Amino acid sequence: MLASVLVPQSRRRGLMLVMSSPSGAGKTSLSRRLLETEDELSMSVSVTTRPARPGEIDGTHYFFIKEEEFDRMALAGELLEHAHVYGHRYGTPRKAVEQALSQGRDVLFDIDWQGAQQLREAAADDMVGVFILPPDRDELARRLRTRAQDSDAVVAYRMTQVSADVTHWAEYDYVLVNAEFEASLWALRSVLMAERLKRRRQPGLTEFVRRFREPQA
Ligand SMILES: Nc1nc2c(ncn2[C@@H]2O[C@H](COP(=O)(O)OP(=O)(O)O)[C@@H](O)[C@H]2O)c(=O)[nH]1
Ligand SMILES: Nc1ncnc2c1ncn2[C@@H]1O[C@H](COP(=O)(O)OP(=O)(O)O)[C@@H](O)[C@H]1O
Repeated sequence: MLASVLVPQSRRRGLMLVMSSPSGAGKTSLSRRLLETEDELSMSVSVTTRPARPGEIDGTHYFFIKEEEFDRMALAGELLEHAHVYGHRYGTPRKAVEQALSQGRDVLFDIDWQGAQQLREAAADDMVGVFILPPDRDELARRLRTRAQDSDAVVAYRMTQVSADVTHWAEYDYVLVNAEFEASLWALRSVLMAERLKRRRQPGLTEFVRRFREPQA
């Protein structure tokens, strides 16, 4: 379906769709649903030193690694960005992302504002940032509690970080309030489509419009 609205081209470079939010605003749920319908979009799977939550699969949701392995990867330049978030370390493996982008696939990131800043510094042209806000503080606390995957202490700690987290909204290209899940999903799909249609992301345009020249007598 995507191919029918983009000009035919062999050199499309993928974009990096980066989502950040306070913990519990809905990034994980939104990315899972987005990936179900976007077949030219892959998720960047991060490495983390945080323990796996119930139901999280190593290699699918995160690569769960030890501190020493994290240090090794960071030192060896194997991470595109990395940061301390809520007491643990998180990072984006470089290779998978670079491979996808060069094959013309878009990559979705669920990373915090520190990671988004680093990606912006490294590859501003390829990055599209979306900041997701919860409707209000109480609803955020409710979501964190009903997700029921973190201890009360972890939920309480994450709630202390909300006011600092939200100050970063202005560093993103788009900001949306995730009140109605389906509406947010629709908004994200629209952002992705609009960004794909950008002139500079369609390098085949010059060649394509040449086809419309008057035929030579
Ligand atoms: N900088 C950076 N942040 C990450 C990465 N992976 C996850 N995060 C962020 O770390 C924070 C905590 O993630 P997680 O423990 O899965 O909790 P959740 O986002 O509330 O489900 C979130 O803000 C994520 O966006 C990464 O590779 N790099
Ligand atoms: N629009 C929404 N309305 C109500 N609940 C939501 C909405 N979006 C997400 N949730 C719920 O909120 C909780 C936290 O969402 P999650 O995707 O894990 O957030 P994040 O990845 O940003 O920490 C989950 O239980 C999820 O089902």
